[in-house]
Amino acid sequence: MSSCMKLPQKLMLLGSGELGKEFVIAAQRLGNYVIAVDRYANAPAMQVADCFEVISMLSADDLEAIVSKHQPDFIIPEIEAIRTEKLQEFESRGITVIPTAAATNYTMNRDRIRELAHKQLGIRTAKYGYAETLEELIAVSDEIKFPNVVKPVMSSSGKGQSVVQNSSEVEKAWDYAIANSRGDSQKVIVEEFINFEIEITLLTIKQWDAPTIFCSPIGHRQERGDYQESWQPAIISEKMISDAEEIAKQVTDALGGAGIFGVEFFITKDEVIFSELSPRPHDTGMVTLISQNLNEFELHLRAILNLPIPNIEQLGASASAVILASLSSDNIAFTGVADALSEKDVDIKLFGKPNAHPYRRMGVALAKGVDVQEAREKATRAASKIKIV
Ligand SMILES: Nc1ncnc2c1ncn2[C@@H]1O[C@H](COP(=O)(O)OP(=O)(O)OP(=O)(O)O)[C@@H](O)[C@H]1O
Ligand SMILES: NCC(=O)N[C@@H]1O[C@H](COP(=O)([O-])[O-])[C@@H](O)[C@H]1O
Ligand SMILES: [Mg+2]
Repeated sequence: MSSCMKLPQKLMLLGSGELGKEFVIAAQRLGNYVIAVDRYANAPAMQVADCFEVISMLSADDLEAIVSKHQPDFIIPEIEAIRTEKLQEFESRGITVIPTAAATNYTMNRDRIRELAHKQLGIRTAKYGYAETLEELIAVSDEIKFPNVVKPVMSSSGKGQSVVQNSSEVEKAWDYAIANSRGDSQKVIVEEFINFEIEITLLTIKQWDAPTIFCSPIGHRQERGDYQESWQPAIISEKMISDAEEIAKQVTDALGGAGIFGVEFFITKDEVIFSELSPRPHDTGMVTLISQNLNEFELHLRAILNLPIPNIEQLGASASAVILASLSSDNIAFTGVADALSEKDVDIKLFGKPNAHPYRRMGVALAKGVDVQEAREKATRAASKIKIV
């Protein structure tokens, strides 16, 4: 990748949610041209992009049509559920796919990245197995033992995921996983339940012509497999940080290319266990909108465009807390924003999603505090003041 690339570049973003929206804002600030793509109109990133397309990103024909029309310099996936084989074809035609087409293929399904990390690279993960029928799930659950976690191999934000306590719950977990699987896969992964002390995201920036660099680890808390709050810095030992960095470097080197990765780990009393990674900004990394001199979206952009990242400065104890919908509606208004913003060092981002359904993430509250505890309390308090009406 040339270090004297001209700007603007033409960027096609596949997936236009809240993470894409912040990425578009970062890209626009350096004057780039962005085509935002998603399965529905008026998605968050479309609202700030130069133009948009509504297609099925799992359709090779739909992808071909928009790529031929716009001729982007870069294709930047924002979600997993994309026809990644087609991305490989675009890459062979000279379009840069971020981080690489092969990486998007590895990370689209949980089984591929797990095989890469565990079998190929020998990295410690939770014990796991796969099933493609209920009968197989019953058998593999007995091997993994209980409690375990069942997830569709293609899903994100905890969709279709359940913690299974005993054999009587296996069938329910199968039905739930299959009903909530994205794309065309009918396969689930069963993982040993890890009783971790904390889980972290290590934002890892892989650059074209410069060494891989890391952000300070982000701690997070999840419910129903979906993130509720995150904070930075996560308090873990220097040894654990360097172990996690080493693993993140190993996996991202195997995937190649450039961009930011959100590498997820479970931290137990004495172990760092690799869970999964996003080859793109991470939802828990939204805390960097307040906690760093360069947020994860700006870092992704700089890495993609081969722009220098001279320093990443952590600005002190910070936190994020999600604002979730509680009802279904396509006529959305928020109350409590003024109240939430009345506290010092608090910020609110509302994503502008055109409709709501229970647990859909509609916004995020951000806060700084004297310590992580205070930052978390402030972010959670601010988020709780916002009501969707
Ligand atoms: N094996 C496990 N043991 C204990 N907890 C787990 C396990 N697997 C998942 N979880 C919990 O569920 C959360 C979501 O799991 P995971 O990251 O695999 O799903 P996801 O759908 O990819 O989420 P996202 O897309 O938001 O990263 C984890 O962050 C963790 O809190
Ligand atoms: N954990 C992955 C993640 O947070 N992805 C973010 O959520 C959006 C989908 O939201 P939606 O389901 O509300 O449309 C995605 O487009 C991305 O921004
Ligand atoms: Mg995850």
